Parts: sequence; structure tokens; C-alpha cells
Amino acid sequence: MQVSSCPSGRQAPFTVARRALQCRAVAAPAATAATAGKSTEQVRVAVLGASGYTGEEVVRLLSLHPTFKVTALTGDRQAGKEFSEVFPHLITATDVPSLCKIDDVKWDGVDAVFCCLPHATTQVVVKDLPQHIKVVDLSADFRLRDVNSYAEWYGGEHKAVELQKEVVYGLTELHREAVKKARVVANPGCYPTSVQLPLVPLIEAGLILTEDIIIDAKSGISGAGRSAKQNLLYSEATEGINAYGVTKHRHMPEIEQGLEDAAGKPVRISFTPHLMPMTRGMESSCYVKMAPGITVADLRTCLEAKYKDEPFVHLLAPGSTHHVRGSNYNLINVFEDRIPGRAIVISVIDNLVKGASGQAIQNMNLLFGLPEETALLQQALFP
Ligand SMILES: NC(=O)C1=CN([C@@H]2O[C@H](COP(=O)(O)OP(=O)(O)OC[C@H]3O[C@@H](n4cnc5c(N)ncnc54)[C@H](OP(=O)(O)O)[C@@H]3O)[C@@H](O)[C@H]2O)C=CC1
Ligand SMILES: CC(=O)N[C@@H](CCC(=O)OP(=O)(O)O)C(=O)O
Repeated sequence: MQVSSCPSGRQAPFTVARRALQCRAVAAPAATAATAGKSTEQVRVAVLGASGYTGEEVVRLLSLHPTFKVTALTGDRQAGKEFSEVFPHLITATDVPSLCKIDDVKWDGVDAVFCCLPHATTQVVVKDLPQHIKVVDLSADFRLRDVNSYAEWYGGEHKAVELQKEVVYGLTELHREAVKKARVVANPGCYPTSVQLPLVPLIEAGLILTEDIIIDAKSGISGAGRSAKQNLLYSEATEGINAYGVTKHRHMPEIEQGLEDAAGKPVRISFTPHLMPMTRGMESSCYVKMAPGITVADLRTCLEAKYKDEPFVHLLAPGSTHHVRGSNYNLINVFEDRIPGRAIVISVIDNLVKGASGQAIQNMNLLFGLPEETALLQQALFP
């Protein structure tokens, strides 16, 4: 099967084109932001749920953003506190407002909202935001197009059915053009990001079969958020690996929605997530069956062609969470299985960055006409 005109074979490291893209992004002037049709120097940003892990990560990454200025931060139990009291490590984030309750935010002083609230809480908040505000929602509340599916997997009726119809699912590399035109973006879940980025192009190209996809995924503990839970106690999470949500994790319908769009037919996956004794990082090992006559070189050629100009997605050995820690990168690798006709696709991200806050900023940059990479080109922290 003809899959691409790109050279196949070895993993391609950075290309000249990518380097040029990255340099351009760093030099981008702040005055290019456009909001509600008018040019503006700064975009005023509210982070809802800023006392949680993803909210903190948005503020940390925005400390290097030339255009987005934080003008409101909310917390629930932590409301009333200085942000620096809750997160003393953010040395330069001293000019940000203190944490307030959502009801106390002055919305006419806000152009953009990063919504980092728990799911179910989010729908009611986002639905009532003034129309001039652009929103990237990090929760799962708007990710499933089918509100009945939402009710089934999240255990409650959808509370913003009309708004759901206009929301764009923002897996940036795959939905960039739709994101640019959106007002409200549903930021993908961390597991769905790590799985869809490698598998969607392979399914679209007809290179892998959709009948027999097995995903063995692992997440760092920060994936569960900052609030106290018994299974997250050091004594119960360290020195062990815990499979959870077996056969019923709520990221399954989200992954299937993306793979079904790519396949044009129903897809059922086998997906098992594991809680790993590490703070950050996510690794998804995807076991797939190749279409007749297809080789691993074809899979690699397809992914190289798809992502050759993308700043954040790279085909690179060997696929360790150490290589993406604190960064917005997704590293993918493809191996030939010992069982003939099968391949193993490994994908790693940082759950809090490409899996949440980094991708949210990537999407928000697009909503305001900014270079997508703005404030996101940090390399991974290693070791
Ligand atoms: N952690 C991750 O890796 C990822 C998380 N997500 C999603 O992002 C969202 C945020 O996750 P995360 O940051 O980890 O969660 P956290 O538990 O760390 O933070 C939740 C935040 O929401 C606030 N909050 C909680 N309940 C309410 C409420 N009833 N009203 C108003 N504010 C409230 C908390 O305030 P306070 O602490 O002051 O009480 C806190 O600021 C969730 O929907 C999560 O599923 C998505 C991808 C990855
Ligand atoms: C380790 C851990 O508990 N991870 C979370 C996923 C985090 C994420 O992306 O979740 P949302 O869909 O809620 O946004 C979980 O499995 O529920």
C-alpha cells in the first residue's frame, strides 16, 4: 500500500523546518493578539481552579507568555489566600491577584478563561460566562459530543446541552482549524491525548485494524489532582503499581470518539490505566494489528509525514516519561511485535503539560491568533 512520499525507516530528529518554526514563535510580537475582532496588546486571563495542579501549571507556563496577563485566579477551599502562599515555588508570579471565589470574578475585565475545575462543576460555570469570553475547559465536561454518553459515563445529566453543540474538541494537532474558529474548546484528557496522537493518523490511513486495539497506559499521581484521597497516600501509592478503572475508565468513550471519527465506523478498544509511583508523566503502550501487507516502516512513514512540521510531536526513541517531564512534547515510537502482523506504538507525554495545561495554552494561543507555540517551547527537565 502507498502511504506517503516521505522517506521511511529511521526515526527523524528535528528538521530545519521545525527549527525555523520555533525561532519564529519566540520572536512573535505581543501585539498580534486579536480579541473580538480588535487588536490588543494583552489578553486578560482568568484561571478558574488555580489552586489545583492544572491551574497552577497554567499560571507557571503563562509566566513566560508575552500576551496573556493573569487578572483573576479562583480557588474554593483556598479562596482568600495569596497565590504565592499556596504556590511559593512560583517566584515570579508575585504580580498575580489573590485567589477569590468564582462569584467574585469581574467578568468585564476578562477576555479568556482557563477552566481547571472538576468535571460536573464546570458545565454550570462555563454555560453562564459572558459571550465575549473565550474558554478552554480542561475538564471532561464538554469532550463527549453525545450528551447521553456523557450521562452514562459521568453518572449525571449534562447541564449545558445547548452549549455542548458549539464546543470544539481541541486535540490541537488534529483539530487546529476548528479550534481557531471556536469560542469554547474542550481540552482533551491526558490519556486520550497520548493515545489519539499516534493512532488517529494510522487509522485514517487504513494502516491498522480497528478491531483489536489494546492500550496499556500509565499515569503519574498528579493526574488525580491535588485533593486528598486515600489511594493517593504515599503509603498506598509508592512502591507499587495500581491498575484502576479496568473495563470502565471514563476516558474510553473519549478515545473511541476520536478513533471512530478517524475510522468512519464504530471502534471498541481495550484500555487499562495504571497509577504509577511517580509524580508526573504518562506512557501509553498501544498494541495494534496492521492491515494486510503493511509493515512497521509504513506506520513510521505515515507518522513522520503527519507530524514533520509539528513543533510538539516527534518520532523519537526510546519513549520515556523522563524525556517529556515539564514539557509540551509528545514522543512517539513504533516497534515491530514478535507476533507477525502486529506493532507496538509507544507514546509519552507529561500529563500536566501536553495532557492538560500546555495543550490548553496551545489552544488558547490559536483562539487569539497567536503562534501556537508561544510560551510552550521549554525542553524537558532531565533527569
Ligand atoms: N491532573 C491532570 O493531570 C489532569 C486533569 N485534568 C482535568 O482538569 C481539571 C482540574 O484538575 P486538577 O487541577 O488536577 O484538579 P485539582 O483537584 O488539583 O484542582 C481542582 C481545582 O478546582 C477547585 N474546585 C474544586 N471544587 C470546586 C467547586 N465546587 N467550586 C469551585 N472550585 C472548585 C479547587 O479549589 P480548592 O483546591 O481551593 O478547593 C482547585 O483549584 C479536572 O477536571 C481534571 O479532570 C485534565 C487533564 C489532566
Ligand atoms: C491518575 C489519575 O487518576 N488520572 C485521572 C485522569 C486525569 C485526566 O485527564 O482526567 P479528566 O478526564 O478528568 O480530565 C483519572 O484516571 O481519572
